[in-house]
Amino acid sequence: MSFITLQDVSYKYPLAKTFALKHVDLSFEKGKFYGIIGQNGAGKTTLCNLVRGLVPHFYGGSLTGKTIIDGTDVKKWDTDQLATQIGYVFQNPFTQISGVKETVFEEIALGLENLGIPKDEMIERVIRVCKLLKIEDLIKRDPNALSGGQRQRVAFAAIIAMDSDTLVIDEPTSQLDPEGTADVFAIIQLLKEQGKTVLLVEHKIDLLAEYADEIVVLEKAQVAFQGPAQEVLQNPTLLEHGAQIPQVALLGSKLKEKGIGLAHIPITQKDAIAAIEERLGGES
Ligand SMILES: Nc1ncnc2c1ncn2[C@@H]1O[C@H](COP(=O)(O)OP(=O)(O)OP(=O)(O)O)[C@@H](O)[C@H]1O
Repeated sequence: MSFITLQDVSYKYPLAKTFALKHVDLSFEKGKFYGIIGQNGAGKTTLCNLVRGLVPHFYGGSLTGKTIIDGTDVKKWDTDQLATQIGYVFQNPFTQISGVKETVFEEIALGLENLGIPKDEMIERVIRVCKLLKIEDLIKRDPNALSGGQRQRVAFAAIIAMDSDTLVIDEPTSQLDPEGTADVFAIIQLLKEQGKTVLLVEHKIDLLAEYADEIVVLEKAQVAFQGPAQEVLQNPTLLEHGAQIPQVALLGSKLKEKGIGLAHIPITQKDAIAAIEERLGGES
């Protein structure tokens, strides 16, 4: 059943001449992992802002159409209340860190304090997420003196500690090295296994292909493609719409063009190896 539904949604930021979202119809189901992709300025962050209630409550602007979150129109949601339902990891961790707390522990506990979580439970939750995100060694550090990658992990920890059912995550790996990126995807997979709904904006298409159930492609404020990851990410015409496809899918469609196609176009490395082995096995 759809948890978040957008029906003919159009949105313009205040004073903007062009739409940031235009006639968007989308539906997000509980427990699924959605990858949101598209070229710069396509509207991905705006979509996240809408689902988190920052559009229209914080940004203002003109919003038309219907955005229903858990049965209630976004215009009627109180943003604090929505924040407990939907956790938001921002694109820029410098925006997310409050700047008012002196230790990482306090920074992660801040949201829990606001929720009125009892102290013992709060301490237990903070320690648990610090272990999960491998930031125990940062717990006493000043969050304002951390590197971009460290701040990103702290921002992530603060949101996971809130234990919301839905997480909206905007390019969480942009400040991270490959090891940190792999850690973040492992955490997102864990959240998915816990039944959380995840909306992830991410440019690292090969990783999205491995983890996402569904893909939404935005182009110039509109939805260009949407559907199961396997279906959407094997489509080479995505490239003409400013989105990427996985390297192995590109290889698969080139082989198909040359008449030496695989049984299906793979989107992950594992899938590609299996399809190539099957093809070679069939020839011998
Ligand atoms: N606060 C704002 N005020 C006015 N216009 C904005 C604001 N934020 C974004 N926009 C405009 O809205 C459109 C969509 O921007 P958005 O940030 O949602 O795109 P995006 O797909 O997330 O891009 P990127 O990949 O670069 O982060 C762009 O034309 C952008 O210039």
